[in-house]
Amino acid sequence: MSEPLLRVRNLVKSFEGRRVLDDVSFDMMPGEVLGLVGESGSGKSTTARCVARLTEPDSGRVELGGRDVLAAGRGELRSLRREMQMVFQDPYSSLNPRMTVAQLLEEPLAVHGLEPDRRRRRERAAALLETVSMSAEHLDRYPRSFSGGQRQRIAIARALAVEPRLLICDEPISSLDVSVQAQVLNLLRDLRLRLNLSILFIAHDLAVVYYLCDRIAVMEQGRLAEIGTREQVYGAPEHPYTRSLLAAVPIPDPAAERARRAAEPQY
Ligand SMILES: Nc1ncnc2c1ncn2[C@@H]1O[C@H](COP(=O)(O)OP(=O)(O)OP(=O)(O)O)[C@@H](O)[C@H]1O
Repeated sequence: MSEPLLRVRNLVKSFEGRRVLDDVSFDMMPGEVLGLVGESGSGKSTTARCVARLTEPDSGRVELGGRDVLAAGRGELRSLRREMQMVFQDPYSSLNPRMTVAQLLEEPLAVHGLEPDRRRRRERAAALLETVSMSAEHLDRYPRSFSGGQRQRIAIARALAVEPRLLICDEPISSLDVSVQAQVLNLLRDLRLRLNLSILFIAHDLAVVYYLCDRIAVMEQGRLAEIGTREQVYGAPEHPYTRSLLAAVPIPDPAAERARRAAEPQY
């Protein structure tokens, strides 16, 4: 049995005296996709931001590949950030509008010293675009000329530039048109298999999480109410809160839907 890639222990965070994370612990294995679901304000984004240390938790521990993220100094944190990249909800604000696609994709390679040669950097940028099913012809265009779905592909390509082991996706399809949500979701599913990526995937939409994730963690008011395989959580949710969340969504798998209905309390 291999070691977890990510180990999160007892995360606590308060804002203005109000506790928004209360003893959050979970592991992620290499190549695993973990869905983090829960109502708005339950602490999903704060959990993700603490893992990436974009927000400092009050206490707790985060280890990536056995390295202590919260104790890391500048240099160490930079190297850890190379291994975990974030993709945010809004591809309209996450890409610098003054940079071309080539610049957006080459910058992380330069910052992390991965490709000193300019020409080779451009070749890698072109290859990254192809990885997200976009043509290298787009390299010299600016973000404004792309649709939301294309922008999110560019943001994903940028995150992949440094060859991370963990991708933290905070509602990456929520701001997109329904018609392109499935394309971006399929892309993530495809990338995870091709690159053996671990993905921490935050979403409201439980059907989406069911489609993409191996395991599911359910947050309620800053705590992890439940965590298990998607079959466990959808088929036989243990926690009343999970049952109430699931009651509201159709599940695109008849067997899981039957199991869920059978597990519902009878009145
Ligand atoms: N920087 C901050 N300052 C003050 N309060 C904050 C800050 N960031 C988050 N919060 C509060 O912490 C709580 C948890 O927020 P968080 O964004 O983690 O929830 P979420 O589950 O991701 O919600 P959503 O699905 O709406 O994004 C919320 O009540 C939010 O208002």
